[in-house]
Amino acid sequence: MPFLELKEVSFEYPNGFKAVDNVSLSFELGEKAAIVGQNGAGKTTTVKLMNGLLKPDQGDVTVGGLNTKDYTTAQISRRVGYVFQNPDDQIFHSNIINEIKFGPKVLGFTEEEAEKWVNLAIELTGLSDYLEENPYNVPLSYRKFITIASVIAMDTDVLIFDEPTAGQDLYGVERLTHIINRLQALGKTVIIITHDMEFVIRHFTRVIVMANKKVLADGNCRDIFWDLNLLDKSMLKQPCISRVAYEIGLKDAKPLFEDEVVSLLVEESTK
Ligand SMILES: Nc1ncnc2c1ncn2[C@@H]1O[C@H](COP(=O)(O)OP(=O)(O)OP(=O)(O)O)[C@@H](O)[C@H]1O
Repeated sequence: MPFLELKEVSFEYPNGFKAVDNVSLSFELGEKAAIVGQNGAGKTTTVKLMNGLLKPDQGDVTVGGLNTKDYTTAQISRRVGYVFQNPDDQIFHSNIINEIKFGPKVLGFTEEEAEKWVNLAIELTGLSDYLEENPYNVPLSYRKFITIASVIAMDTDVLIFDEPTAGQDLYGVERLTHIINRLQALGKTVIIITHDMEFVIRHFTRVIVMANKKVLADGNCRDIFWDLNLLDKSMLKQPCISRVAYEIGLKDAKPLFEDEVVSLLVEESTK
């Protein structure tokens, strides 16, 4: 049985708008996946269903064997942590350290456990020099790391990051990559929602494509970014280098990176 499972899940907002229609997905512990798709495809609604912030109207969501319908959002969020797209929707303390310590405190961690996870969260997010600052005195890109740290400190089995690379410079993106890989190495499941296809291609193998409230594809990055029909339907772009490869007839190897195209060209020239 997968650790996190959505089985034929549908959800309608109170105004009657259906945002998720018959979605089935499953995730094992220790895997990472990226959810991509156009604005309004239903990505954020889907992940809010995963951590119990929303409950399905149809179908079931189970986390570690618990059906989210039978538990409170607080109970489910002990297992699935969600980092909001906009950090300002999440932060409510007047200094950074209290924001990070809040989760373990509410969850009733022992002092030792709390210290372990808070310290790891600070180390991974690089916030040690700013702990006494008011979160609103640091730039938005740092505030995103504050919200990531708050969720890391809760030691959940699953961590979901909504648009984590938005507003980050190269250094921030590298830090984020390190965080995701470290969390995965700790046996956690990491799911991101992103519009940053370069980031997906470089760091994820499993990609889930959503469009118009549904999952259109769930598979290998290389296959997905070479399925032109799927990309068209979901209004996603093929990476620039793949488009060049396509135009010059190097599509069979499905290249996604510059060095792959260079190798293919060298191979061609020596034939
Ligand atoms: N509280 C709400 N009430 C009514 N409709 C909503 C609500 N929240 C979201 N929606 C609608 O549900 C649809 C799916 O929204 P959702 O945020 O899940 O999409 P998304 O794929 O995450 O988009 P984005 O990439 O823009 O964040 C959108 O059309 C949105 O306007």
